[in-house]
Amino acid sequence: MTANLLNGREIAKDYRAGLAEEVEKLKENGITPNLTVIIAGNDGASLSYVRSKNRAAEKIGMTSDIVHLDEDATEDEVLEELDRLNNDDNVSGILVQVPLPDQISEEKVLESIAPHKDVDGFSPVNIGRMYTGQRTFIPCTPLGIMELLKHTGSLEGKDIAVIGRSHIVGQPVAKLLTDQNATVTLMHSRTKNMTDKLSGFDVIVSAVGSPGLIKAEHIKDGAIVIDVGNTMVGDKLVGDVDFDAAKEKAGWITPVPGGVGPLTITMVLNNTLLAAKWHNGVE
Ligand SMILES: Nc1nc2c(c(=O)[nH]1)N[C@@H](CN(C=O)c1ccc(C(=O)N[C@@H](CCC(=O)O)C(=O)O)cc1)CN2
Repeated sequence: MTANLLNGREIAKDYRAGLAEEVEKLKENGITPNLTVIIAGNDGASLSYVRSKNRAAEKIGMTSDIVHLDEDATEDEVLEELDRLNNDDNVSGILVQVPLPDQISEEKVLESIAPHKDVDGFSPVNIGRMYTGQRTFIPCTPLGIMELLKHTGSLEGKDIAVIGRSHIVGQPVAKLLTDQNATVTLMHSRTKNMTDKLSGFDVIVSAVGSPGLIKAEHIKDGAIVIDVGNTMVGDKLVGDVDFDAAKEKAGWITPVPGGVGPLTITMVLNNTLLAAKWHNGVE
């Protein structure tokens, strides 16, 4: 069996076309969504993600700005920028690219983003809103994974292994999958005999960053495999899954690159559009 490919680039392209139409309608009513991204430092991968978000926003008709601070920027500088952006009515959505340099507390920064502009959904207020089922911004990678999974059919009753317990991916995606009536097992670095257990699951979502972690023998015939890993090995970007072998066993599989990543950026745009609508009482 060769798996069906969940082509993130294609799915993202269709989704962004829908967003572009909605942006157009908002602009006809005098509302232009703006995404502003703060980045501190010069990490190559982070800069590239930030530029991708900026370009993607402009491509669908939004405006977008990057606030680029030095590697040795202080926490106060970041907080001052956030205060300015929180109070700027032209800014719909703000996100702070993580990781931040060591001298800056991520916790302090994330709790200083105005919740109604926090399009990453990382602030404690929005995390709380998500867990209590209130209207909020859902973190972009989990939301992107859910969009990909829509293409595979219903998740009701499925047994799902989520590997990785980060606040950005593992924990929120476990919550969203549970909301779809799946039975979710959250695995992590202290899970005993983890890969041996995986063959019992209908869906595997791996967000570890450990190339080659998941091999074909760990995958149940026909299972859905979502690879959130993004690790550079030499000059190649690879996921957690041994893709070439796994695709002969799985029913559906995401590639890396071109799987979850493009959906993450798409969901930043989705959330920025929502922010612009909500600020203007459109929905
Ligand atoms: N504030 C945030 N910081 C970070 C987030 C986030 O959601 N918000 N997530 C990651 C990085 N990230 C977005 O910021 C991100 C990672 C990867 C991709 C992506 O499209 N990857 C491509 C490959 C890109 C390449 O070729 O280099 C793919 O998988 O196809 C997008 C966004 C941590 N920080």
